[in-house]
Amino acid sequence: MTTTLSARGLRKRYGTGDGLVRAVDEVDLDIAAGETVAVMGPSGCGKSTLLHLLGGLDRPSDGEVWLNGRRIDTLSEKALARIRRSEVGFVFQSFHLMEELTAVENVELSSLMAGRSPRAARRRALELLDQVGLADRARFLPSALSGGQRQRVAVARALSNEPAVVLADEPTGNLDSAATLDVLQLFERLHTAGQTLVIVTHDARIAATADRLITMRDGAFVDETRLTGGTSGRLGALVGLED
Ligand SMILES: Nc1ncnc2c1ncn2[C@@H]1O[C@H](COP(=O)(O)OP(=O)(O)OP(=O)(O)O)[C@@H](O)[C@H]1O
Repeated sequence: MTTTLSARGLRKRYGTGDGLVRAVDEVDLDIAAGETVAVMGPSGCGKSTLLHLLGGLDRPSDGEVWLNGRRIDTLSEKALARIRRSEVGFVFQSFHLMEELTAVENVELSSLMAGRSPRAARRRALELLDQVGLADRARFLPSALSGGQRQRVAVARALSNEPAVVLADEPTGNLDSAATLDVLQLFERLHTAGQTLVIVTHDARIAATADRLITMRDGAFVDETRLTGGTSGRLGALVGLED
């Protein structure tokens, strides 16, 4: 088994004294290549903070983060930015698309920044938009797309540099249930294709796509459950776990 992403003794603290918040508290984690891990837990338990630490968007107060065998939390800002661009794909609840750029321009941007030629970046972006079912919306601005379509553009963008891991922070949090199903199917397809995924979610249907469910409380892992039996069987096992 190849390990893609690891954390050792990971902690993130904010404030001091009475105002001290242990947002992530002594977390150890190993995510295998091709594994999908869902992280659930009540609001404020540290899910987003954990995701930011794992993706090098933020640095821990203590502990280590390893991506593809390389320790990343101690890298320079410049080296970390390169890792974020080329080895990690982020999907956020609020999409974070550039509103003045079309769908295809949003998807190709990180490929261009990673040094691909404009022609290769465009070809790859169009392929990815096709894969997420948006070939006919490539030249639309985000404002002309539905929430579900915007999130599919964001997923295509996250995949543009063939990242070692995709980190998704409540990817369906802003979507109605039809759009949630679209994104759910997209994550299932990514999972089947062997993409390593970490998904923070409040939605048991999304968590049911995972191989493993981690439950957090007060910055720590309080439960880890391996899910088996296909998405519908997993969903049965998860009923009642939504918070
Ligand atoms: N920049 C910050 N400064 C101070 N405290 C912070 C900061 N960022 C997060 N926190 C605190 O850390 C804790 C964990 O926050 P985090 O956003 O990771 O929780 P979460 O589980 O993702 O919540 P939600 O489900 O509501 O998004 C919270 O108590 C939050 O108030």
